[in-house]
Amino acid sequence: MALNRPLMQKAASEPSSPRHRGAGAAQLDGHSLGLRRDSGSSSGAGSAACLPEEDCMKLNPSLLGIALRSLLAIDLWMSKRLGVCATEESSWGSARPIMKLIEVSGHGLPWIGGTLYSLYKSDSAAGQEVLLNLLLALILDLILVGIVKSLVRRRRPTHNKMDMFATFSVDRFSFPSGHATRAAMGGRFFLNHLVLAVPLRILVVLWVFIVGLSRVMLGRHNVTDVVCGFIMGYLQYSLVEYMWLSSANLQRLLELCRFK
Ligand SMILES: CC(C)=CCC/C(C)=C/COP(=O)(O)O
Repeated sequence: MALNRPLMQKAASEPSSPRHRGAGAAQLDGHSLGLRRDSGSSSGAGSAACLPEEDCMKLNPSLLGIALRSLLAIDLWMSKRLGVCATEESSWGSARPIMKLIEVSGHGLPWIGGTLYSLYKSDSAAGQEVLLNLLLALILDLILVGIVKSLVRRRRPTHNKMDMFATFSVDRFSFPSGHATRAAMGGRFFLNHLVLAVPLRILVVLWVFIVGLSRVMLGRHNVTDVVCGFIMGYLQYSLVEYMWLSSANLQRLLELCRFK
């Protein structure tokens, strides 16, 4: 809101011109109704009277805009307060090694490495089918997160110490959290494809949430990066289920690869 003040003063300093007064009123109505700024202005005077688009937008923030700005402010405030392990000097700095261990548990390398190793060791067709689909899911996750990060380009919190191991260049951006997408997708994958006793199922769900929380506590992410990461990972699993490759199809795919 503070940013808008000079613009408001600018508008207030030009009230003598009916051109500007008229345009301002038209903008208020047009913007709040979601209309284009020049819609309905058949005369040249109408369009010439408009303030530059950016000025108009800032003068008349929509309700949605205000709500988003407030959410963002709450997000930044909460993330800063929860970033208690961001450095060794932070209030919970001594818990940083544990948080970093949790970080490793959700990193792409151990997940992909572990899946490849299990695939190599597996001797049942059913096991190989599940593991190959998990591998494809993990690759899909890296691609989708990379695309969204490079589109949104949200910077990591200022209190983050960038000491993560094995990152891609897009990982300088924070939205969404790749650990959160992987944890949510991997968690759903395990719950659906492994026969686990109830305590272990609870442990999987707990691990997903702890990975997400650790991202904020380490100062790597804002809360919204993690929440949206969870949602994205959850949906990614549905996509994986939808595109599930049966062992017969995988066999055909492997044969195709062999012919090439
Ligand atoms: C090198 C490989 C295979 C994966 C990179 C995994 C990684 C470092 C993701 C970033 O996660 P956040 O977005 O949660 O910080």
